[in-house]
Amino acid sequence: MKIHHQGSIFKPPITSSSSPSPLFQSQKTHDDSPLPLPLRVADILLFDDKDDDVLDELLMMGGEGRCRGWQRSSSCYPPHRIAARWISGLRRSKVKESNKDELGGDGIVQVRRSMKGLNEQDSRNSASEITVSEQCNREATVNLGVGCCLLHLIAASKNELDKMLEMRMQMEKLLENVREELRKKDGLSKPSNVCAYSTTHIVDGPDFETQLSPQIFTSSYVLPGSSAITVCDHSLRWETPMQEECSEGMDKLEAELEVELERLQLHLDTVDNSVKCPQKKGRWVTNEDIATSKSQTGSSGEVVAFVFEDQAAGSEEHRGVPPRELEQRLHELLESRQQEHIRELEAKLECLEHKLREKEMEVSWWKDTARLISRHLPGSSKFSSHHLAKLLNFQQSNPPEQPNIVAIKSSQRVLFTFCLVAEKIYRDKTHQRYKNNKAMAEGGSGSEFTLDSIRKSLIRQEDTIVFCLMERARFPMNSALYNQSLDLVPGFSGPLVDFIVQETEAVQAKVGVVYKNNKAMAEGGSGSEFTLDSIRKSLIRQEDTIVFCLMERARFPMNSALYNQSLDLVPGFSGPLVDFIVQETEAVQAKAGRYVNPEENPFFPDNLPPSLVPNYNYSQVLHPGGASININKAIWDMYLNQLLPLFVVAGDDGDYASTAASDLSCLQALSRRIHYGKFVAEIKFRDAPHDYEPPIRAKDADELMKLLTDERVEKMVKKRVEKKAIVFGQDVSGSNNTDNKHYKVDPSVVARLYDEWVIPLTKRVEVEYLIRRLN
Ligand SMILES: C=C(O[C@@H]1C=C(C(=O)O)C=C[C@H]1O)C(=O)O
Repeated sequence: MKIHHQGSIFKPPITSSSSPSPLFQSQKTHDDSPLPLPLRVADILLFDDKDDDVLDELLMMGGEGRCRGWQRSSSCYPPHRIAARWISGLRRSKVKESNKDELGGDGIVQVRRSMKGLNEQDSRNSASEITVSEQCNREATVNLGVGCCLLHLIAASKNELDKMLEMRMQMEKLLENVREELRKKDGLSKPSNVCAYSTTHIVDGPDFETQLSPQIFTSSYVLPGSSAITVCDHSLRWETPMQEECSEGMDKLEAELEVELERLQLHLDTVDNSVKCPQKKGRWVTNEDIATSKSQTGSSGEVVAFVFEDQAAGSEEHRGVPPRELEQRLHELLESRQQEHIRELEAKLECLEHKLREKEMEVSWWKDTARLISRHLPGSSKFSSHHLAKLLNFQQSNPPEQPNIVAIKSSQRVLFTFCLVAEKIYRDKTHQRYKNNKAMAEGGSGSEFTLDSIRKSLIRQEDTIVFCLMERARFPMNSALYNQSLDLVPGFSGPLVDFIVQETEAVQAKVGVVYKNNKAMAEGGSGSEFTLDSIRKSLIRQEDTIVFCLMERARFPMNSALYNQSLDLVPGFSGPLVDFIVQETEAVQAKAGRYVNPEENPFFPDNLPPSLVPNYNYSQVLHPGGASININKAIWDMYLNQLLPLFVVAGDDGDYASTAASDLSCLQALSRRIHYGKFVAEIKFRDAPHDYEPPIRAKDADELMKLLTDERVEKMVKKRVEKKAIVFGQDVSGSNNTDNKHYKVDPSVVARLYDEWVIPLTKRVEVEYLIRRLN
């Protein structure tokens, strides 16, 4: 058996105690004290004689450094020391024997010397009895094997003992730390900053296993200055000499930590186990972390604790989180979640509001449609209600939908219902206003069929009759108009007046009303006295017509549908109803020769039928170049869009034909007056052609405007028409009471009409006429 010197594994023994062997350098305990490796059989076998002292030293140190229970004495050597001595002796004897074989020396002496290594005292007494033989050598070899086995067992036991010693040292250190912690807690009354599910270290054979076991361990601690988590095990109390003190402290600390853990667990359950506090730095400790910190294996990475770390970087001190701070953190967490929830709800609300606005617009559209239908179709009020009810039923017949959609639909229904009510209120109010308006115009309620109301209506008709007579008085008898034998209209047998009345009534019949306005068809300028003064007299007379026409129109409410572009109320006619009435009336009047009169200008000159009556010999005073000037479009726009809203009440009474006829009277009166500017301009030009010719040639409209303007006359005109509105418009009663300040048309509106539109438009006609005067 050859023993090799395994220098590559075991370095030569140390020569100085201050210089530890590499073996000692390889391992250190936590307190930096060298922790030698367990003594191995190979180490012992490798020792030479000369290493005896070193071996002794090694064994001594091992005993002192790791096994305090072992005392060195001559009578009580440790087993491994005896084995080492014995093996060393055997080895020396073998070497001597081999030397003797080679050199021829005495083998007895060699054996004796070898036995000296085992027991020097006994070897001297028995030396003479021992016989050297081959058999003895074999026995020694067997003994050597047995000894090796024995040494191996000893070495294994030694390792186990070393481990136990190491554990004991760690536990002592742990208990020391726990005591320190308890002292700190007593002083500061702060809970631990480690909230942990407990881990269990179960001693199972030579190795420790780390497992989750809340039943046994309920507390974990982070050692100061270390990230490792060490577990305090009640089952190890027997190892500490201060077990009672430790038990009390542990119980107290454990109770406190349990309370804190329960509180934290409660909050965590309330919030969410998966939510981590974003504001505070912390980390979830897994048993992998624990295993890593303890240099142990077999971890599963399961989360066992959440450790709040101090905000201060590098802070090594881990103290308990104050309850207030813990509550604050949880409060912040809850608050952030609530704010997030509020934001979600706000977004949903905004979406709903947007949808609601859309539905409101839809409802508004339906409301307008229903209102128009209710006004313009027979039985309309029933229709609107029925139609909307049908709509509501349609809404209700929809299949069940999601709650938010149902809410929108129900709000729609509420809005529809509201629209129905609003529509009714609106109609009632309009009707009441119309009745009031009629009462104001007629001096009575009008709608009541009583003697009083009929008398009031008769009083109103007095105005019309008086005005009509005044209008008729402008013309001479004109007997031919009534002559039975003069068939003035080809194809029509009868007086001309019959033809005109029939045709006009036919137009009115088309729109369902009787033509009531007996206004003279045409004024028919006499032309006999064509002077500026006579022209101005005509203008003054026309003021009466205009004021009276406005008062007639004021009897009706606005009747907006009459002017609605999109309501094609007459089958086969595209456009507002007022257009139809005016066009048809002008056509009849054209047949009667109205527009042969140079004073008259149609609003719809296109496609007018020719005059069917013999041409009246109107004096042709106008210059042909300016005779065809027609600004009725501007007059139409001014009347409908600006003037009308100033003196009629809002509302709709459905009497569109009468209203349209009244409008036509106003429009024709205004058009006549304004286009009278042609005559005014002609006479002014004739009176002072030298003044007008230069600006006319220069087409200097501004200069012409200056020349023709007479501000004094304009002022008188405005003052006069206001007075006429006061006189004509007031209610005339039998008494002398003049307190009644109700006018059929606001006098200021009439003055404004002249100031803003009639006079300026008249002068515009004058300028345009003059511009063309020299053509
Ligand atoms: C019509 C005339 O011409 C101009 C227009 C007026 C009018 O429209 O009332 C009044 C005076 C003049 O500025 C006129 O002189 O009479």
